[in-house]
Amino acid sequence: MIRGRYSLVLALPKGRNFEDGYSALQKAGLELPKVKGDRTMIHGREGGIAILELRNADVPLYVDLGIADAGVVGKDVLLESGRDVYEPVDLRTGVCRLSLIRHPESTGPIRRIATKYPNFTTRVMRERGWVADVLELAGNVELAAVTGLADAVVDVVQTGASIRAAGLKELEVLAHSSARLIVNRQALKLKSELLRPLITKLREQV
Ligand SMILES: Nc1ncnc2c1ncn2[C@@H]1O[C@H](COP(=O)(O)OP(=O)(O)OP(=O)(O)O)[C@@H](O)[C@H]1O
Ligand SMILES: O=P(O)(O)OC[C@H]1O[C@H](OP(=O)(O)OP(=O)(O)O)[C@H](O)[C@@H]1O
Repeated sequence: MIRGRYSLVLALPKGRNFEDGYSALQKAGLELPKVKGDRTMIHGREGGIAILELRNADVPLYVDLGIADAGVVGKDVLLESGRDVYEPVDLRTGVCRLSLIRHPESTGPIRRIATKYPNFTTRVMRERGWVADVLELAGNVELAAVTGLADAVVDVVQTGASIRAAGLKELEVLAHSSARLIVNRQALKLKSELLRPLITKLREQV
């Protein structure tokens, strides 16, 4: 149990959003612990700020359940998680979009969609009244459209280089994404003297 042992617990995702998230929080005045590239799971000394380094998809859960007081995560991951966390700052880094993508030769009805974002995709389809099976993949999603595993895929696009390289076409942008600061609603009240100024500073910075 880590409750009560740190002044603030932050959830940061490994990978793309880590560095930008870490520097934004540091620039906003937080005294962040150094994150060593070893097997340490909780970075930081007791009484100070702790950083939990997590897989992207796990960040909303840790914040929603209050194990972490706040965190940084992409809007795409938040949309998929469906977690009800307070999302006060758009950090404007990690900008990308979630798009519907097809092979140009695949022209029939879309009956199967492959994606790493099954909840988001199912929700969009329901809103539009489309009927299709959603296949959840763990990665390399473009391959599903190239091989014919699915009639279309929903995937992250930034420059478009990956879909161009795979010979695919971006049919439609379904959602825009960027990194967000997320905050546990109870922590916002209990640690308002730390979290309110953090939110204000981060808003000024972007
Ligand atoms: N090409 C990209 N350009 C910019 N941002 C991106 C790009 N791809 C993904 N992102 C954003 O960065 C986040 C993290 O992506 P990253 O590739 O580091 O993680 P991942 O490998 O998908 O997740 P994990 O390994 O934690 O399961 C995504 O959720 C999205 O918000
Ligand atoms: O439009 P682009 O600029 O090409 O970016 C989009 C690509 O970036 C991400 O993949 P990543 O590089 O993280 O590899 P991954 O498939 O291992 O997630 C994403 O899954 C796309 O494939």
